[in-house]
Amino acid sequence: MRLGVVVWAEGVTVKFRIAEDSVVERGMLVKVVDRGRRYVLKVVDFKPESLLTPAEVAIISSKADRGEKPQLRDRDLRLYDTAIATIVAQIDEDGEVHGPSSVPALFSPVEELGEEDLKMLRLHTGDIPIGRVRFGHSAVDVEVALDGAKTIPHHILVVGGTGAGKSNFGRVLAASILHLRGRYSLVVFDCESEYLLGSKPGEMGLAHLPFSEEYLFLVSARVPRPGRLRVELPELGEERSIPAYPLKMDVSRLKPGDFALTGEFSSPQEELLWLAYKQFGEGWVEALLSGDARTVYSRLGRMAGVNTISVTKRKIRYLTGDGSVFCRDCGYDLAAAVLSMVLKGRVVLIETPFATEGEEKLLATVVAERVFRAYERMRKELPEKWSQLPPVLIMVEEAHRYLGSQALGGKGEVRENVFSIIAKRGRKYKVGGLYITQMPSELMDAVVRQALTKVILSLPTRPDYLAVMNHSPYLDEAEAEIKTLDRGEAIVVSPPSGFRLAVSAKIYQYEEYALRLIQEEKRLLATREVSRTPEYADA
Ligand SMILES: Nc1ncnc2c1ncn2[C@@H]1O[C@H](COP(=O)(O)OP(=O)(O)OP(=O)(O)O)[C@@H](O)[C@H]1O
Repeated sequence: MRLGVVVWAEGVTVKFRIAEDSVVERGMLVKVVDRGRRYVLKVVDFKPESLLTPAEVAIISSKADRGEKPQLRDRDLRLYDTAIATIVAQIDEDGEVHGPSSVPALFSPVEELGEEDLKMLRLHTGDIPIGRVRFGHSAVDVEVALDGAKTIPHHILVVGGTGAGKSNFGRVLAASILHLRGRYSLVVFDCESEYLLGSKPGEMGLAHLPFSEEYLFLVSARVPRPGRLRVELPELGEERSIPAYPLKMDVSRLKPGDFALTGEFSSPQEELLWLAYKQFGEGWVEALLSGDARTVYSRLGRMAGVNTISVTKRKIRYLTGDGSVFCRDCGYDLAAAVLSMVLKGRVVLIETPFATEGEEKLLATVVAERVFRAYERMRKELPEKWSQLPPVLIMVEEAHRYLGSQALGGKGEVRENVFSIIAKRGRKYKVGGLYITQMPSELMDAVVRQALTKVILSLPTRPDYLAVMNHSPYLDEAEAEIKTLDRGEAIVVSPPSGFRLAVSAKIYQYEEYALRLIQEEKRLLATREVSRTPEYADA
């Protein structure tokens, strides 16, 4: 369908006159065919063109204000709407897609982009579906899918204000990864307990997906010992049995590095941790916590200051909490259990609804550290084996708490933590971060830059979306669109997935997506059953 005609083209910007009765929306992709080339344009803004005099505007608007129908001679010559669009791709006659190297001629017709044209942009060819292409506020029937192998090591940043759809996105991504049955691993820290079964009755979670019995691994206080958790799913009239491990980690399994990589400790405090470890061995945390600072001071042979000891004790107590997660003599090591599952390509869900902020921080650090170190060591020592490992994505919610300049030591000494290390070096080892935040302006610039895939959900605050726009390709003209995003709508930038434009997407609504996957899996199982019946098996 014809939408208009090009009236100006300069650089990568094209202005076109919108045809009478056509509906053109911001974010919409359109095409211009000229001399055998197809130009794909993304509409970024609108501008009325008017040759009316100020006096005419005053007279006509006054009449319109009184409810009279304005009469305007030669209207279509003197007043019309134009759309401003950016050329996002050029498709040559042989079907090759590349960045624009020319502009369409003036007065070329602008047309709707068909599904076939849209497919040539290869937004659907990745293996991790997240939603559909969106024109304005309506989704079209072309999927947006990330390329996991290339995207995961280059980190993913998800930004959005309250209620924009961050958790929904997280669940959709987790479901897509689960559905790939072992191709990638994902570690999710779920402090709201909303991933397993949804956050309220009627919602769905990862447990609803049939493959969860094999590919999901739950770490939760819901189970007292390693085994399986039976969950009832009234929405489906089914039940599942999910592999599970208790939310428990024996403090004797913790090393000084686990604490140091929380970024909470100064250099003298970190030295004290190592000193205590050397002196007391496995019981070092206990030894530091029990007894007052003066007693520890003499037990350590006066090798650390009393003040340093008291502050360090306070920080360790804050991180280890009351013992319900970091227990004494319980023998559990959830970090080792998580690592063994990550190496097998599982989605690991760690539920921490009752953990304190300190416990959450230490837990996330210990798990991320074990995974990162294992991948790093394997690449250095057993590169063959490393190349077989699934790329792993570690989700960090409230990422500004770990990767904000404040968290990393403010303006003074930069105190690295495990997540800043993964942000800088994870790519080499196939360890990526999935950073989710409402406040990207608080993140270190390097983190925003290094996350090559960005999912921008509705984000009302200007400093926040400018922080993302300033460090991403294809977003120069996106401000107007970001301001109009509704819940669940996103702009996706992912050069590792081969996207050459900022893609306007509607993220799948989790329950709808889960039902689709459940149906697909049922069909798959049915086909397998059929092929197992004797007459087919013999064939
Ligand atoms: N893609 C989507 N399609 C339809 N509805 C959605 C979509 N994403 C989110 N929603 C709905 O919007 C509401 C808020 O979503 P969600 O909890 O994911 O937002 P959030 O950004 O994580 O919020 P908060 O910042 O409060 O944690 C939910 O009711 C959810 O069902």
